[in-house]
Amino acid sequence: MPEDSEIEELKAKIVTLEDRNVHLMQDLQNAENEKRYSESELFRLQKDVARIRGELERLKSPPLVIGSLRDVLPDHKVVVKSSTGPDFVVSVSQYVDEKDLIPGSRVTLNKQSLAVMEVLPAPLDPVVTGAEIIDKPNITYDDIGGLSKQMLELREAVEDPLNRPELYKKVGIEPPKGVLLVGPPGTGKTLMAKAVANATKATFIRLVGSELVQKYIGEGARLVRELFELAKEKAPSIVFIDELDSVGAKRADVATSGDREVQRTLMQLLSELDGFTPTGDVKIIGATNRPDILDDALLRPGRFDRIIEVGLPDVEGRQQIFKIHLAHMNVSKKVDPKKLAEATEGVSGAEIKSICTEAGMLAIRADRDIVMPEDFDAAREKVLDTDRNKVKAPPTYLYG
Ligand SMILES: Nc1ncnc2c1ncn2[C@@H]1O[C@H](COP(=O)(O)OP(=O)(O)OP(=O)(O)O)[C@@H](O)[C@H]1O
Repeated sequence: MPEDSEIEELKAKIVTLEDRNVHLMQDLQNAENEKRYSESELFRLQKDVARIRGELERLKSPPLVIGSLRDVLPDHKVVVKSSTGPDFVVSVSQYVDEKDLIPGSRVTLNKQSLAVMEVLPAPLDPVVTGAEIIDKPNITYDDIGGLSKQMLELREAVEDPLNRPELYKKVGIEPPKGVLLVGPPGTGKTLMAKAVANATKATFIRLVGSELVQKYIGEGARLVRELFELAKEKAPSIVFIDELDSVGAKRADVATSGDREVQRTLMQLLSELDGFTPTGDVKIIGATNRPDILDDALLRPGRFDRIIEVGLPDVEGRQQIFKIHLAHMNVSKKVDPKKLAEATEGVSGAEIKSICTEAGMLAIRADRDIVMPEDFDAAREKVLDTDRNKVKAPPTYLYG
């Protein structure tokens, strides 16, 4: 039988060993955690190395040749034509999706093997992408009411350099490069640009600033470049940029990717403007109703350096605009353009056109084929009511 003291000693040893065991278990746990951390760190670093190697490879890789895809053959083979050489049958990189291989698409080719490395996005076709392109608009100066001073200025700046360049040559000055039409919506800015294109037998190309940056996200700059190329091809031409403020607003700190997109489009536009000679046969007309927010870079000499203000028509202007639109209508002799003009203070040309159309609709609704003065009264109320609460004749009860 062991003695009591021996038993006590053994018990104490057991306690010490158990204690040690707990510590060792803890150490083991820590070591395992550390191992796991090191493994994940290793994995991360390996990924970094692979990424950097890939980047290095890409930077060292020879330039790719651009070609066009002629035909798709079985076994991941295609017929391509490099931009300079003859047709080749080549392989396609495994990273290229077979369904992207459409004959006619642009592709990049490895310089040595001419293997297809990627399929490039199709170049934008401005006709398809929505720019308005008219070979020779049918709007003439007679279709514009009022604005005679503004038309004179526009003709001097755009028509004379195109139709009579010798005038500028003789005097020894350069015509303005870009003209900016400034004024509220619907006052005839587009109409003026179209009429000048008609008078100069020029192709009219219209881009809308907001569409460039909102509809063709990521493609604005490319679209600008392609449309200007088209303008050169189809010269003489007039490039009309509506809502210029959408691409040309003052540059704040460029924060969002949307801002950067606008910025890229603006930079492209500026470089296109700089690339033109003022005596050339491509003319640029911009339009905006927010000149106050335009970036100064756009207004520098050699860019939009001639500003023409196109305000709301005065009473005479309105009378002329009414006459222009009434000329196409079957109206009663009692309809007096002068009276209509007097009753439409503060109204734009576009609103006058709407009033005329609305009056015609009212006549049709009343089963008449002649438009009466009362149709115009009702049409005026309706158009002004829907447009905004503008210049409606004051309600009589206020004075009653
Ligand atoms: N001075 C005007 N003479 C005759 N019609 C006009 C006149 N101004 C506007 N209109 C009529 O209004 C329509 C719209 O005008 P237009 O598109 O030229 O305006 P805008 O100033 O370019 O407007 P926005 O700034 O909204 O583009 C024209 O097609 C025309 O029918």
